[in-house]
Amino acid sequence: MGLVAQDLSFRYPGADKNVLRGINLTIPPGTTLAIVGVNGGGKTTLVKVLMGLYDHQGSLLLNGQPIASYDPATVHKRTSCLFQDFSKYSFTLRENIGIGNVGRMEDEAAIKEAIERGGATAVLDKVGMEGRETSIRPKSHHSGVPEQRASLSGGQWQRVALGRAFMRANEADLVVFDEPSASLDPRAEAQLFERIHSLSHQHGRRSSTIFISHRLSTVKRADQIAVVEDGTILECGTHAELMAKEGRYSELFRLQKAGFED
Ligand SMILES: Nc1ncnc2c1ncn2[C@@H]1O[C@H](COP(=O)(O)OP(=O)(O)OP(=O)(O)O)[C@@H](O)[C@H]1O
Repeated sequence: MGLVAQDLSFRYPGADKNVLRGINLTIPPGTTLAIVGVNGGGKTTLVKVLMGLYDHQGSLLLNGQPIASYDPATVHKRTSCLFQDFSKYSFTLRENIGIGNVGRMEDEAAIKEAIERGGATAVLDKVGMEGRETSIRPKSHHSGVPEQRASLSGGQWQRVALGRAFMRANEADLVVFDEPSASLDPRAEAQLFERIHSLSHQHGRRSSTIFISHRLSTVKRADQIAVVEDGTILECGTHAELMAKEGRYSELFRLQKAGFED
């Protein structure tokens, strides 16, 4: 899916100023865009606007057509996303993954593939496809024992949520990940970004991928990197272009790198 935003702005209902201002962005089909920047700069809001989840001012074209001309259900069907505040459903593992593409809930092979791509194979081994350890256990009628949170760790839940996003990623034209590796260990993070990059670069695929990350080592390979600050795009380009520019991105990149070298 190709996206073109021109002079896009957005204000949350009841807010006294715009959260996004003068956003200009072109995301050609089959490319990856990484969004980086300080907390509260507007990254999550921007991807939600680009996905058509919020009404906006300015122009937003999907495949050359104004987003408003599409049936919202069609846009929803053609996108797959994982946000920071993903849900931990009180379902089995099969359902937690399959809900990403309800039409394929019974497709064992598709669910297993999504589990693998989300890096949740160890979760499958632990709880099984029908395992309810992923769920919030109901209150015991007899003992009155309070509800118990399941035995999965934060990183394991994140892998389940990633699997859910991958359930539809093959069919989606736009895939969005908002800080997808926040709870992952370094090896899982590297594997995930390998998969994210290959989503848009598979032979013949025209899907676009947008991801938000605070770890700049994970964004180096993106086709474009946008630095979002105070509701605007401060800089946009490839890693090499932004490093050569010696602006905010290169400053942040060097800061993170120095942190590892100390
Ligand atoms: N639902 C909302 N209603 C009102 N204001 C909001 C809402 N969600 C976010 N904001 C405000 O919009 C601004 C941008 O938030 P956003 O979550 O887009 O930033 P971000 O760059 O993704 O931050 P982070 O890196 O911390 O995830 C912040 O000032 C935030 O307080």
